Amino acid sequence: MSQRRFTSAKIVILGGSGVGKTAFAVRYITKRYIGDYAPNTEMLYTHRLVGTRDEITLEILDTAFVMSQETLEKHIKWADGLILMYSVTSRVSYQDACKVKEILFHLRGAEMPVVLVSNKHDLLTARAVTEDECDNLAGEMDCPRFQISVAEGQDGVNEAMDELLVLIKRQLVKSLTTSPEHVAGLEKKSRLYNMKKAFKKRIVRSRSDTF
Ligand SMILES: Nc1nc2c(ncn2[C@@H]2O[C@H](COP(=O)(O)OP(=O)(O)OP(=O)(O)O)[C@@H](O)[C@H]2O)c(=O)[nH]1
Repeated sequence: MSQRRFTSAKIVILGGSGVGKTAFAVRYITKRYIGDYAPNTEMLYTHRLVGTRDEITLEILDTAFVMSQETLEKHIKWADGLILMYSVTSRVSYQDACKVKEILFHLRGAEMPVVLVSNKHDLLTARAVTEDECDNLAGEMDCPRFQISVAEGQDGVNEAMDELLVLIKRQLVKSLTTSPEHVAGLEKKSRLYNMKKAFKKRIVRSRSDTF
């Protein structure tokens, strides 16, 4: 995200097999839930968010579950932010999310904007992952977590994406304010300020010398 204003963001949706990655992306973009999606396919969507003042172009990559380690790492490096998803009905998918967390830390450290999404909460009778486990994983990644049902509603999907966009924007501001150009600019400004101050002092002193 090499930009000075928040005008675009690259988002990757990662998670185990059948957790609802495609359903999530399609629901967010079209506000619809179809229920039947082509399994294990990778798809890049472009979506424009038009606000009252700004327009943000989102590139949303819905990943396939089966991919090489190399591809996974490429996706993580490409992303400005990640939706890490598992299904509350699948223990394996929770373990997959834990594995992705390790790779994520290794490649991008703790700075990467991430939200953890636990999906399929309409199927709680078949629950295989506890709420504590969800909290633990989110705590380890120091990221917000959402327990949603893509099938049942739009709100959880929107809230997770909105939160991710807030984190991405925060990261952009942080990287701009700590960039070498910004720091050099601040130093230049403060040098100028000190010079001005010294100059003013000298004028005042020379005036008081006269009278
Ligand atoms: N009950 C329920 N089913 C869901 C929910 N979200 C997705 N599904 C279903 O789960 C199945 C898999 O959904 P997908 O969106 O294809 O999952 P995916 O993670 O993209 O799958 P792969 O890319 O093949 O790994 C589909 O039959 C969806 O209809 C949900 O919130 N509740």
